[in-house]
Amino acid sequence: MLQMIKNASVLNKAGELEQKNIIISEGKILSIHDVNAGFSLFVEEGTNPSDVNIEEIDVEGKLVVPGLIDMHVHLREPGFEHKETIESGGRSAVKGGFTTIACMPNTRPVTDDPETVQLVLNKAKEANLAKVLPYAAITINELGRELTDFDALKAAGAIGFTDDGVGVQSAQMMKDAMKKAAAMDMPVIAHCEDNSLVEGACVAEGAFAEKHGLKGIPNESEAIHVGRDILLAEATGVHYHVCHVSTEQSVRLIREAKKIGIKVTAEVCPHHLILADEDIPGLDANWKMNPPLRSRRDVEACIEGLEDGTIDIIVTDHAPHSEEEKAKGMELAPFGIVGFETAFPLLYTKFVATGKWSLSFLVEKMTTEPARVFRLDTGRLEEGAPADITVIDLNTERAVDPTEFATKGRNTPFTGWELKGWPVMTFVDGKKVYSDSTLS
Ligand SMILES: NC(=O)N[C@@H](CC(=O)O)C(=O)O
Ligand SMILES: [Zn+2]
Ligand SMILES: [Zn+2]
Repeated sequence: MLQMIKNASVLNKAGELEQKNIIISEGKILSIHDVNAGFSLFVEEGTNPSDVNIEEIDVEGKLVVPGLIDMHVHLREPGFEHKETIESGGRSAVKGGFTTIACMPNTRPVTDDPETVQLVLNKAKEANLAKVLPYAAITINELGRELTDFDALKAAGAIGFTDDGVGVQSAQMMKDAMKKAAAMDMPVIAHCEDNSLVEGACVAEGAFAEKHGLKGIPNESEAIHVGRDILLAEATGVHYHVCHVSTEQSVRLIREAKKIGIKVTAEVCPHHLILADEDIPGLDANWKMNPPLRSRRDVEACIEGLEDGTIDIIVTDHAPHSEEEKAKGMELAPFGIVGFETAFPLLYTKFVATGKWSLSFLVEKMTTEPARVFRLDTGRLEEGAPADITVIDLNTERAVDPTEFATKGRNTPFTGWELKGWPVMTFVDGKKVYSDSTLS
């Protein structure tokens, strides 16, 4: 049985929209052709086109892009199923247009042994929604004391090593990890944070912290690790990837490192491209995440870094927490906000609809670029590629309503924001895993 996504608006190499029909067969893109080209392009000679069993899905007027890729997410399973499960996280991902997601190991138990990697993969297979790529921890229990068994973790299916949630405090530990990862051709992904500079702080240093008498997280707490790790990456030759860049100083260090050929890549989250600490309305923990919202100047530096290629990709850092946990207030609530279901509409509305970015720039940062950085066989709308495809309505404006989220998390600062660019249909390996119920 074939499927045809009909009248798709797809971006061509020049970044212009063209109308195409996309034929899917056995989970792969069989052909992408002009809407007027007919079936003869792919039907075997002698076959009557009307005999071909084909399901037609008309997406006239909708944008069709490669399935979005999110290389930094928290699915919370095992251990924190009250916040999210691989199933609920998967539903949220595909509703947000994501077909591949890479999940962080700060679960309970920590994903620091092959069994837990396997468990994550099994649960993902059962859920059968987005493709789930597990990261494994750098250190046992993410405690920073002892390296995990990299070989066994890689063999079990881990795609990289990270202690996300905390920074690796010891430079020697990080160097050992990088040496080992480099020898195995695996990336090290770093949450950059020097604990000695942040103890007890919950928001960024600056006007908001002062106004509310809160201890502030300084920019150097992130950038010190970025600088240290760049030097260690230079020494070891590892592919070093910086998590959720949020400061002007980090952007500067990464830019310089790239210039001299050090193998560093970086990611940024939508909230760090859109919100500054001055936007935080009050002591509401839905605005609390790590790294914190920084100054407007940092936001501008992150945007510039993304625009000039210093920052390679956009990730959500989807970090669901329960309402009870978030109700504890700014100082006591856990760090993190959900991200899957608002990421594309936020970025489309704020940067593309305003004319600051081209549509293809945004799409590349969420598809081809993550595929390039992490060497994935997806993120492209091409004949022969996996049929991971996202259909997006660029016109309908709708307010963010957390009660409608598929994620268990309601922790977002974007409630009520009027946005355009909502994903309406998502395919993973040719299987329709999400369809907007209001779609006509
Ligand atoms: N980003 C966050 O604020 N929180 C993440 C941890 C992390 O990404 O460092 C979490 O696991 O909740
Ligand atoms: Zn982190
Ligand atoms: Zn994270």
